[in-house]
Amino acid sequence: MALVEARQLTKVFRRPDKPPGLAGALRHLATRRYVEKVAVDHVDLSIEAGEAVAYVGPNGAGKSTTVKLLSGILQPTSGEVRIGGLVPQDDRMAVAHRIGVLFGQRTQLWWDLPVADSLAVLRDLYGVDEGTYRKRLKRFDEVLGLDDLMAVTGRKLSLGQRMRADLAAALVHGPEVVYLDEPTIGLDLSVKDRVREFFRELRDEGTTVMLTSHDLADIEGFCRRLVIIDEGRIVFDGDLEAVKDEFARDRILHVHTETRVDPDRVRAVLPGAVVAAGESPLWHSIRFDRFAITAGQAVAAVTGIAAVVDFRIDEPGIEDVIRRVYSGELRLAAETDAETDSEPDVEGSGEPDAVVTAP
Ligand SMILES: Nc1ncnc2c1ncn2[C@@H]1O[C@H](COP(=O)(O)OP(=O)(O)OP(=O)(O)O)[C@@H](O)[C@H]1O
Repeated sequence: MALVEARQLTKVFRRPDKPPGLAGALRHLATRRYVEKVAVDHVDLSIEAGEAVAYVGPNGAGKSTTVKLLSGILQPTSGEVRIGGLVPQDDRMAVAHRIGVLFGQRTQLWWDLPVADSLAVLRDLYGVDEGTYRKRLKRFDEVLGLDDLMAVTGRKLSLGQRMRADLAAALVHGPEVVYLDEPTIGLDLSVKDRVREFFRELRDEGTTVMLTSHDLADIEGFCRRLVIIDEGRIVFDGDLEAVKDEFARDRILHVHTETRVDPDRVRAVLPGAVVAAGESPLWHSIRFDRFAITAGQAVAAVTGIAAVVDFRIDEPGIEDVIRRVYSGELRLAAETDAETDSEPDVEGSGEPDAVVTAP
């Protein structure tokens, strides 16, 4: 069994449908109407020990709600979660020792206590021995510059300082599973780099990490697996590099030549490339499939036609793929099949095959 297991996990929020104003409030008292929001919709998710998983989706997709369900903060409407075989909603204390949660938008530090006291309370709550605690604090200080913050009360921390202290609070008990929900929001670039390095160390030590972020730089180079949620449903679950290879194949060479270049001559030597005018008559942009044409071949092709003054190459990014999934341009193969094919998939193993297709 995987370390983190969600089966058909569903959360429906119900909120009062109150017309505005006093009259509306009175009418609501009489009629009591509610609107329902399915925030997480029959999510199946298995995370093996030691995996680093990126969990991304547009605003309101259901990411934070999933994290709250997986950590036992919220009760599911239906479906279930197991962490190491335990149900977090039922075995709160046992599971709390095994997981760490960081919400970038919310603090778990005590507002009126200095950071040192907040961390000490957590140390005692989790029963961390003094030697281990000191070692962890030293490490947090090395990566997060924690010492400077220890005497500052929660309410006086800037956003970036608060995030660093909150990270320490989430990890003080050495959890084996860590959920990081927007962990670099509001951090300046140098702190972001340090925090990302820290995450890589955690992963390399075997900690299981689920990372939610709108900043895809948090994800690239850190998570091998990408899960995309949209409107509460998982629309993609697979290997991040494989997605890039499949759907972010193009590179663009922007090239500045000494004399004008006839685009047809470039097309003739680079079959399949798309040649367009650049920012000035002496600049061209050449889009090519990086698996069919190497960057060297593309540059050499232009050099054979005119002297090259300058060039740069734009690499494909996961941003572009994710943007296309969000916009509906790319969809899960399984979804497409379901719409066009009513036959059950008799051979299907039930495992997501990590395929996205253009509709
Ligand atoms: N306590 C709540 N009561 C009612 N609706 C809620 C509650 N919490 C979340 N929702 C709704 O559930 C949906 C999913 O919210 P959630 O916070 O999980 O999204 P998210 O993917 O984390 O979004 P973001 O990227 O903006 O943080 C949203 O429509 C949100 O308004």
